[in-house]
Amino acid sequence: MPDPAAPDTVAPAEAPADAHRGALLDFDDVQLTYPNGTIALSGVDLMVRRGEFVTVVGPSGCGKSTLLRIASGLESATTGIAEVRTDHVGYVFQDATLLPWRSVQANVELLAELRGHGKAARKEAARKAIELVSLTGFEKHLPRQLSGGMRMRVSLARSLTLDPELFLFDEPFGALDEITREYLNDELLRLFVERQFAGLFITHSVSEAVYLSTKVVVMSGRPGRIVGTFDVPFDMPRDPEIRYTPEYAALVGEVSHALREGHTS
Ligand SMILES: Nc1ncnc2c1ncn2[C@@H]1O[C@H](COP(=O)(O)OP(=O)(O)OP(=O)(O)O)[C@@H](O)[C@H]1O
Repeated sequence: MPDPAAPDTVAPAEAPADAHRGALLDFDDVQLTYPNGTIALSGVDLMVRRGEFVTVVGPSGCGKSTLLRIASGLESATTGIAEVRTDHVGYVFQDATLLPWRSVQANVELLAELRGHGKAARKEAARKAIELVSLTGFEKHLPRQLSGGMRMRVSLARSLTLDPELFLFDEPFGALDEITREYLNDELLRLFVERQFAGLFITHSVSEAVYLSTKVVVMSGRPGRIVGTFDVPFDMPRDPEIRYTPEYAALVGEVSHALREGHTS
């Protein structure tokens, strides 16, 4: 029987097991050394849950792509634990990597085709994905007949056919002009709000990071380690006008400051 006179015990805010609950990507003290001796990452702890959109910013060569390569299974951590708790992983890279001889429809069907999905099922999945990225009507076009932004939307649609629970983005909009990039940021946010996947996004743009994310992670120069984590308090779906508010500018300033500090430390 508890002693009513005893002081209340203070429960820890979050028990360790709970802290990791729902994480689709869970990195614990991850370090990666390439075979030539380059230490790309050091002591990285990172978690992404369903419904979280985490963006990583950091100086060139700090190991951001390496982080995604581990998440996608292309590399293994040298030490530490890198867990991905879903088989439904989508990737979008800076280059749309479309097959030039295939139509939009055939490019979007490619991943489902490689997975052995039946013709009717992949046609329907492609139709839905093409609609989601607003490319209905362009199904018969070849990649060379599309703009850079449209090609990137085809690449997004191709990943969407597998209904990813964890979505990895390696600077997908880095090569696009500002207006197209902002437009695609809004498209991506719309998808995120609708699908509630776990997102891990890499960019060099602090403003893009703050606009897209529920959390921004700042990495130091190589070997990359996490030097700052910022929760983004703005509501989803995000109002594009938010970019012009003092709160947004203040957060962009804080993240930029951490980036500069991490670069020089
Ligand atoms: N296969 C490899 N073998 C050896 N070193 C590599 C390999 N891939 C990357 N590196 C090195 O590891 C470090 C991290 O590379 P990574 O591509 O992850 O950085 P990044 O932050 O994505 O760079 P950027 O922002 O310029 O794209 C760099 O110094 C890079 O030269």
